[in-house]
Amino acid sequence: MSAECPDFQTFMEGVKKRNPGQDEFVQAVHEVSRDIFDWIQDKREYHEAEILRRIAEPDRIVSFRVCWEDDDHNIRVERGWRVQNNNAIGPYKGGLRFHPSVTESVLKFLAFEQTFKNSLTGLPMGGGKGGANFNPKGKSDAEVMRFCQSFMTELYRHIGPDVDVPAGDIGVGSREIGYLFGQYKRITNRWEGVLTGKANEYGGSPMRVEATGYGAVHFLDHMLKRRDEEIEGKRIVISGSGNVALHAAEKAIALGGKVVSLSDSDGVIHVKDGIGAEQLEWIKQLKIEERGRISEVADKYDGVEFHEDGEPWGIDADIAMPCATQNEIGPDEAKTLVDNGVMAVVEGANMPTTNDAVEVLRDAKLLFAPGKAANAGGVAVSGLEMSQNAERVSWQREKLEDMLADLMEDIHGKCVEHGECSDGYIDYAKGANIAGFRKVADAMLAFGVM
Ligand SMILES: NC(=O)C1=CN([C@@H]2O[C@H](COP(=O)(O)OP(=O)(O)OC[C@H]3O[C@@H](n4cnc5c(N)ncnc54)[C@H](OP(=O)(O)O)[C@@H]3O)[C@@H](O)[C@H]2O)C=CC1
Ligand SMILES: O=C(O)CCC(=O)C(=O)O
Repeated sequence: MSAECPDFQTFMEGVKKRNPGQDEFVQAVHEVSRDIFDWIQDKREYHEAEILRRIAEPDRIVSFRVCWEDDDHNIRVERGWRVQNNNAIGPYKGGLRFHPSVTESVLKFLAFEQTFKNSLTGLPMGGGKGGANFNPKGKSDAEVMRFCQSFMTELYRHIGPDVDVPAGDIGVGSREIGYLFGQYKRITNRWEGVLTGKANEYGGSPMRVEATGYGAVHFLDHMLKRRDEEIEGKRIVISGSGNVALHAAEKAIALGGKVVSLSDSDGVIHVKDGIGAEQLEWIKQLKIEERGRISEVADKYDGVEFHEDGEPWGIDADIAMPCATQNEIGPDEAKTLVDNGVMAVVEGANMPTTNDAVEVLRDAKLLFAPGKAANAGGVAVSGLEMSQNAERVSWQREKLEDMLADLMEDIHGKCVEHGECSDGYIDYAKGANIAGFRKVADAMLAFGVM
């Protein structure tokens, strides 16, 4: 029995020592643990069972070679991974990321975060994440297909509808999920709900595409309503122009918000009067179907400025929604947001705000919605896709839209319950960490030491 409760610094030194060079993973563990440490001070059972230390050690990591042939018949070699972090409350669940910046550290941080996020949804899903350092950008459909088939030829033996259910993330959309699912089906000769984010024609769920972005805006709506505010008329800066960013923009515009920016890795567009609904449709076509660049919006429309290599955080706004990737907002960007009078930061992406930047926002008492709560709508609808596949049914869009809205309200409520401070400020990050941790930890206690 290790009844001695180490202090937070000692715990983090151990995490750093065991994970050398894995900065993103250490950052994510730090963010969760600082809240959990305070909360479990008087909860001896969690210390004795070393629960936090165990959740911060993935159940397993599979790493594998992925070979594929490009259109010029060159053999390419990439590295793929699946990180199965924790399956205490359900099969491992979480997306696949294809991006040159993918490393084991990035996937470990994402799988760790996913464990708490999935717990917050209230659905029976454990946490996992995977991907490869493959860059789909600029590749032909045939090249992407060959890569996906090669990737699944190894991954298939580690996943299954009751084992581990991957989905999309950066660089993995419906095209990639189609190739991956087709290869799984071919190898195993089984049609089963082993991936989510499938197209509606072959077992996908209505609303999955929209769920992450829409869900984040639902969360924002609840935060604002607690302060007698509303989305209508608010200027919103959004980063990214992928699945999450575009659907967050769509929902925000539908609720009367004024979305004044979108971005990609080339730069940012600034639309002073706000992006119109029709304009957004054109942008969705450009980004999702044609795989174009955000700069092309400025070529097409008057009143749209493009700033190469720019970021949206200096643009005048009431609300900021980072929806691209991790560590987009550091302390300087956070100070800019505070100085500009931004009232809320809602993370559509995973860990887009550094720990130091979160401190700046907390100190200024801004509303801050952490990704594990605000972007949980995506994985929640994935959970509903798993249920539909298991039952061999397909639910109507309206039903799923209502279920998503209810799930986001519930997640918001859990954050408030565990995050309310003595002065009335809601520390949503703390609330999400405690609520997400508790369910996983109690399940682990029930299983004994393993
Ligand atoms: N899809 C989902 O359902 C969910 C996604 N998330 C998170 O949301 C975020 C966005 O994911 P999603 O929209 O699906 O991904 P997409 O691949 O659809 O879009 C990603 C967007 O972010 C930009 N981007 C990616 N990496 C970088 C980078 N290093 N620097 C600058 N811009 C970058 C891309 O620009 P470019 O095209 O130039 O690379 C693109 O505009 C990620 O953090 C993801 O983990 C969270 C929950 C669920
Ligand atoms: O839908 C899923 O399973 C994955 C979603 C995801 O990757 C995420 O929530 O970050």
